[in-house]
Order: sequence, then structure tokens, then C-alpha cells
Amino acid sequence: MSVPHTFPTLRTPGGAVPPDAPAWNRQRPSAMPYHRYRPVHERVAVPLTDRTWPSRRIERAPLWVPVDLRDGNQALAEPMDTARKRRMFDLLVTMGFKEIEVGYPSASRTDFDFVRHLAESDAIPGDVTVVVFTPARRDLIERTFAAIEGLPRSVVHLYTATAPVWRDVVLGRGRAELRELIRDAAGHMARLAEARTEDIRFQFSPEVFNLTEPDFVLEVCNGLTTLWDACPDRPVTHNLPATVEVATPNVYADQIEYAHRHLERREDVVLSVHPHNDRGTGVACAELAVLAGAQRVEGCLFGNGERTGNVDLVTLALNLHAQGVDPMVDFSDIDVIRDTVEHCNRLPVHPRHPYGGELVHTAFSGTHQDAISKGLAHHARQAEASGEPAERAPWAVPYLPIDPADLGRTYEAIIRVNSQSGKGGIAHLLHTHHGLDLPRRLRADFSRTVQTATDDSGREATPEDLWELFRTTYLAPAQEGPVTLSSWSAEEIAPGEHRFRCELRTDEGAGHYEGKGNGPLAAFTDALAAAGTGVDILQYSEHATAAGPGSPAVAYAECRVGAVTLWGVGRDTSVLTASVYAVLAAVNRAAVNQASVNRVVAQGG
Ligand SMILES: CC(=O)SCCNC(=O)CCNC(=O)[C@H](O)C(C)(C)COP(=O)(O)OP(=O)(O)OC[C@H]1O[C@@H](n2cnc3c(N)ncnc32)[C@H](O)[C@@H]1OP(=O)(O)O
Ligand SMILES: CC(C)C(=O)C(=O)O
Ligand SMILES: [Mg+2]
Repeated sequence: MSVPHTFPTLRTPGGAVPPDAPAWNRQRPSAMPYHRYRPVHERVAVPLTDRTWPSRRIERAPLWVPVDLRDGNQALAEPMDTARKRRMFDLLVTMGFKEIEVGYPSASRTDFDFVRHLAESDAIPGDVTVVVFTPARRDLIERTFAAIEGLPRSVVHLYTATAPVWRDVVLGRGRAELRELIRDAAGHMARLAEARTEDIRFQFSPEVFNLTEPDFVLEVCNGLTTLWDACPDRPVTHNLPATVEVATPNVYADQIEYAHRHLERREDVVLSVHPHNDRGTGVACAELAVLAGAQRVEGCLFGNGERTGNVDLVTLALNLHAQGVDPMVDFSDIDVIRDTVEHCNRLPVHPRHPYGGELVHTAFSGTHQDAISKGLAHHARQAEASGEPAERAPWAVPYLPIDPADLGRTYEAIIRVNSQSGKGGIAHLLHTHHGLDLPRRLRADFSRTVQTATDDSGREATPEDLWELFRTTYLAPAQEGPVTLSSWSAEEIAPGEHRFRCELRTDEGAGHYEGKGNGPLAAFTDALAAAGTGVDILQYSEHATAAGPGSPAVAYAECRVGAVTLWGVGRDTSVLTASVYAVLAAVNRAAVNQASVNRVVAQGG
């Protein structure tokens, strides 16, 4: 896709800076037609003033009710077929949802057939209740009841829009007429249920509750609580949707608290919410609504649904998990959940989607990587000290609100490297993928090399790329440089006295050399000095790359060779060989470095 570099259709705000604007804010009036819209307080009354929800806490999970198979499904260009619906249903059951809206059976044969499929198979466990959705039309209610015939337990969910614009423009009915329409439908439902032996409960949604006069909501809902003869054992669900999200979440919370406090026979009512996400605050609306008294939340996995979606149940439940509250639903394999949802909906989940997106546990930036890497190491130490397994120990790793392992993710993708990464992240990857524990100064040194490479390419460096860069920079020069060791041996000739014998090849030819020192490396540098290469080892360390015998050792040597100081690294199953290669690699790097300096000088650079 080609993207323009100029934007002729955009109108840069050009009016005068408002006279009351502070000096630090130079924003100017835009030409956007914002005056076409009215604020929510001009559209609906919200009578609550003594709200209590702001000082409450969520200490237990509400009843989650996924509506993927109805509200989510009705938003899809290609609705789910029975196979896809069944896959989604099985996923929801496996995750532990106990009430699941499964369709709008009067809408289509597909939806009807799926409910029949559930009724005629053993797909519904004994502790799961399905919900079916119906408008307030007798013929469609009858079709809905035909769909649930034989289901041992179900909830029939009646809906009608109640807000003024919908009453006037869509339904063409005043308040009284609409109330009668709803009561007629509800009465019909009650009669049909009475003729059945199955356990059938009722739910009502005043669609667009959030723009409906509160007294009308109460009038209609209270009327249905009575008409349906609700009781604590057979409560009615009043589901108060933000069908189109129109206000900041505090307004919805006020509306829910008002309903919570004024609905009659409150113990006979399950107060449910159903936020959509038009303003991008569906999750906040649901959370504040629970603080305000909601006991049940309808939503979809990963927020599929009409327009910008239904509220996302994954985020809601895992937000609780991250606060130390049991979400009462299992997310321990988030990738399987996401893959299944993507398959059923034929829609991708955004890589930044909270908790489940592909990139949400990944840090590219240097200081974050450094903090995560230190945090993970600290977590492992703390867990070990406390005797708890790391996956059960309290979590406090910077930048990772929860342990990705809780969601079945590994730590592999947590740190990814590009030009904005730093030494901490790079060292972390070399450690996790190759068992290397780079000395601090070598980390900084390699980080500069990586930065040059990623700046040049503009791309990410994968762990394989990093290893290749590390290998060619620090390891390979031992074998590929101007100075090579054709053969060598080291021995302790007296306590604390070592001898190193070797055949060295340089640009000037081959020769046999010998050196002595208080250790094999000192003896090797003595031999190198004899060959005309003065080397000081400034820093040296070594370690095994994995536990157990036979795992390669790695040695790091920071050497001053002539005027330059450079690192070399060696890797071999023998620690001595690794250390000799490390020094030799530094020597060769210095030689190559000197050669390029000489070239530049010769060219007059
Ligand atoms: C916010 C929500 O998610 S609401 C759920 C929305 N979901 C769907 O619409 C998906 C399934 N819907 C359908 O398959 C169809 O719309 C049906 C089968 C329900 C009805 O189809 P049709 O009879 O062709 O009507 P249509 O789709 O045009 O709906 C508009 C009619 O329903 C009426 N209507 C709208 N909502 C309701 C309701 N809750 N109860 C009763 N009637 C309603 C409208 O007033 C309009 O009536 P009119 O034709 O007399 O003007
Ligand atoms: C609950 C129903 C009516 C709904 O999907 C909505 O209002 O968004
Ligand atoms: Mg909806």
C-alpha cells in the first residue's frame, strides 16, 4: 500500500488559540463538526448523586456470560456454522463458563439448528445453562421455545429497545404502548414455559438502557419481575446494556448503581450488564458496573461483537487475576483460546490485545528488557529461597503485570531485539538460547555491534541472528584470523609453572614457539610474545553453558593487544581449549582492526 507524504484533505487547526489557554498549550480550534453531537447529560437523566461505587473493590468474579454465539456471531460477515459454533461452545465449556448465550434461534435456520443440535447431543454439561435470545414477537418467541424443546435448563432472553430515539424512530411506540408490547411478549413466554417440564428461566434486556429514562427502566423491569413471579431460587435476570457506549464509564456506573438500589425485589433479580465498546471503554464500564452492584457480565472473548465489539471477557477476567482475585475461568492456554476464537470468528486478534495478543509479553526496548531480565532472575532466586515452585511464587517482575506462564506462554518471546534494545536484553537472549553469561563489559561491547547491525538493517535481530553475530564477531576470529594455531600443547612442568608449545601461522609464515607462565594462559601469552605479539589479559572468565559433563565451556578474554583492547570468546568442551581460543580470537580481532587502521592511514583517511 502506498501512503501519501502530503495530506491535502486534512485541515490543520488554524483558528486563534483560545484566550484562556495557558502558555504551554498552543492547540488551536479544529474544523471538526463536533457541534453535531450532544453530551450524554443532555440525552438522559442520571439521578444518582450519592454514589458509593467509587470506594468499593471487586473481591470476587461476577457470573461471566459469553455471548459470542449470539451477539458476537451477529456481527460477523460470515456467521458461524454449526461446526464452528460447536467448537466455540466446547471452548467456553472447557474454560469453565456456566451460563452461555448460544443463539437467536428465530433469526435463522443455522441458529435454530444449532440449538437443536445442543438439545439433541450430550454437549451441555449438567452444570451449564444455555441462554436463547428473542425479540418481543409472539411468532418468534414460539420459534424460540420450539428450539429449546427438551433442553433440561435454559434461559429465554427477551429484548426490546426502550430509549426515546428507538421508541420514536424505530418502533413507533410511546412508553405505554411499548410497555404493553413487552408485557404481552413476557406473558406469552410465561405461558409457554408453564406448559413445559423443563427448567426455563427468564431474562429481559431493555436495549439501549444507557439512554433510557431510569424511571421507565424500573417500571418495565419491576413489572416483569412480578409477571414472571421471580424468586431467589428462580430469579429473573435484568440485563442493562450499554448497547451503544455513549458516556464515560462513571456515568454507566451511576446508572447501574441507581438500578441496583431501586429495582424492586432485589433478591429475586440478577443484575446483569452488557457493555459495548464504542468509546473504547467497555472494560472500564463493566468493572465500574460491578463495583456499582452488577452481579453478572455479558461479553465476548477478545471483544468481538457489533461495531467496536462487546466488552472483552478475556481482559475483564484476567484483570481480576492480576489483582489476586480468582477469575473463576481458566486461561492457562491463552494461545489455544485465541486460535480457536480466530478460527470461529474468522477475525484476527490484535497483536496488542491485552493478555492474549501475540506481542503483549514482548519487550523490544532496552531499559524494559534489562528490567525484565533482572526481574526474572530475581524471581527465580526468590522462589528458590522460599522453596516454592517458580510458577506458584508471588510475582513482581517489572513491566510484566502477570507471569506469562500463567497463560501457558513461555519466556522465549518476552525479549526481542531491534535497534532500540540494550545490552540487558541481548545478554538475556544469549543466556536463554545459548547458555552464555556475558561479562558486564562484553555485554556493552556486543550491544554496540548489535545496534550497528540493526540500525543498518532496520529490522529485528532474532536469537539466531544474534548468535550468528556473536559467533562471527568473537568466536570465529580464533580460527579465521591472520594468526592460527596449527598445533599446541600445554603442561604443568612444576607446581605453579606451565609450559605452552605451539606452531603458529601468521602472514609472515609458520614457526614453533614456546612460552612459560604461572598458568596455561600466561604461558600462551608468553609464546605469543615470543612470536612478536604482545598480549595483556585484562579480564578473564569462563563457565559451562549447561549442567552436566560434556556441555561446552565458554571463555571470555578481554585483551590489550598493542594499542587496542578487545574481547575474544572461545567455546569448547575443554575449558583450556576455550580459553586459548578466547585469547587467540582477541589477538586476531586486533590484527584485523590494525590492518584496517593501516589501510585507512595509507589511503590518507
Ligand atoms: C442490540 C442487539 O444486539 S439486538 C439483536 C439484533 N440481532 C439481530 O437482529 C439478528 C437477528 N435478527 C433477524 O434475523 C431479524 O431481524 C428478525 C428475524 C428478528 C426479524 O426479521 P424481520 O421480520 O425481517 O424484521 P427486521 O429485521 O426488518 O426488523 C425490524 C422490525 O422488528 C421490529 N423490532 C425491532 N426490535 C424488536 C424487538 N426487540 N421486539 C419486537 N420487534 C422488534 C422493528 O420495529 C421492525 O418492525 P417493523 O417491520 O414493523 O417496522
Ligand atoms: C442485550 C442485547 C439487547 C444487546 O445485545 C445489546 O443491547 O447490546
Ligand atoms: Mg449487544
